[in-house]
Amino acid sequence: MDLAHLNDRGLVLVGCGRMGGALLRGWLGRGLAPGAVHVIDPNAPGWLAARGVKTDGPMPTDPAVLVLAVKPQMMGDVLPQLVAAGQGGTLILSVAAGVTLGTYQRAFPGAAIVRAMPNTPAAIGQGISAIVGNDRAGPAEMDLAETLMGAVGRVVRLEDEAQMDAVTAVSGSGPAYVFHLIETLAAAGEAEGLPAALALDLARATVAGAGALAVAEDEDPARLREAVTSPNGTTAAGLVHLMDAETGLPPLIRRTVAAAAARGRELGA
Ligand SMILES: NC(=O)C1=CN([C@@H]2O[C@H](COP(=O)(O)OP(=O)(O)OC[C@H]3O[C@@H](n4cnc5c(N)ncnc54)[C@H](O)[C@@H]3O)[C@@H](O)[C@H]2O)C=CC1
Ligand SMILES: O=C(O)[C@@H]1CCC=N1
Repeated sequence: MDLAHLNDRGLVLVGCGRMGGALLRGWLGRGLAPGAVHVIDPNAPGWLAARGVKTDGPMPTDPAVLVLAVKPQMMGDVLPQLVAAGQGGTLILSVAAGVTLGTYQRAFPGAAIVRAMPNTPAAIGQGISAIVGNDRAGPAEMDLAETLMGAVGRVVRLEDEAQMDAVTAVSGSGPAYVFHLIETLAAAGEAEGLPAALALDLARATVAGAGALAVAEDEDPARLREAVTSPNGTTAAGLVHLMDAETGLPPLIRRTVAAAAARGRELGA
């Protein structure tokens, strides 16, 4: 959906790093005028000014949306400086891990607030974001948040904010786990005698192809795994190790996701 309807009141983006930048590129591609965007970031990237995005001058006091995309640890410093922009009918939209709706409500009493958890495939329009709002975020505000996050990929809505730390641990952090799978698969190929560049090429293309197949087939991934696995063949020999209930991927991923979710809860405390 087009975002040109935001151009009158405009959008303020606080933090234009990897995630804020990916979102902004998506929004500009959906009709948000560069001149309607005000970015607050001490390290604002050079492309903003080149595109006509405002990076200095007075901040709009009544923007349509105030987007928070700084690190969670920065939020305590940043929020008090933004209170003036979060009055009236401004939608507060945060992508920060951990920081709760309650924290934002204390900074912006009475405001509609939506937490979103995107992931870095947003940079190529293939992210997935989960969103959850406070009780002031009605259907119009949730739809606007969904439209904004939908500019960089799919959007799912959560029933309960308590799910957000698990979402963060699965899909927010998840791309890092997948990139590490590529790294380790390539390293294992090298250990079996392949040249490094070939091993990396094979690992990267395999993860990309398998991911695309998992989406295209829309089938239980266990069936897709079984389709690779010939009885007494090579895959079966490998999966004995990968699927070991004590030493394989299941307990490792369980620990990984649990630790990430626990860190999300710590950041929000
Ligand atoms: N990178 C990721 O995979 C994901 C990140 N997030 C969330 O997005 C938020 C931003 O993360 P990244 O973009 O990865 O970090 P980043 O470090 O790339 O970007 C943060 C930006 O904030 C700016 N900044 C620092 N202090 C500031 C201040 N006082 N006022 C305004 N801007 C300030 C920095 O200059 C930087 O450009 C975090 O809260 C993170 O939890 C959410 C989902 C995924
Ligand atoms: O590592 C982090 O805290 C952020 C949130 C999800 C992905 N990156």
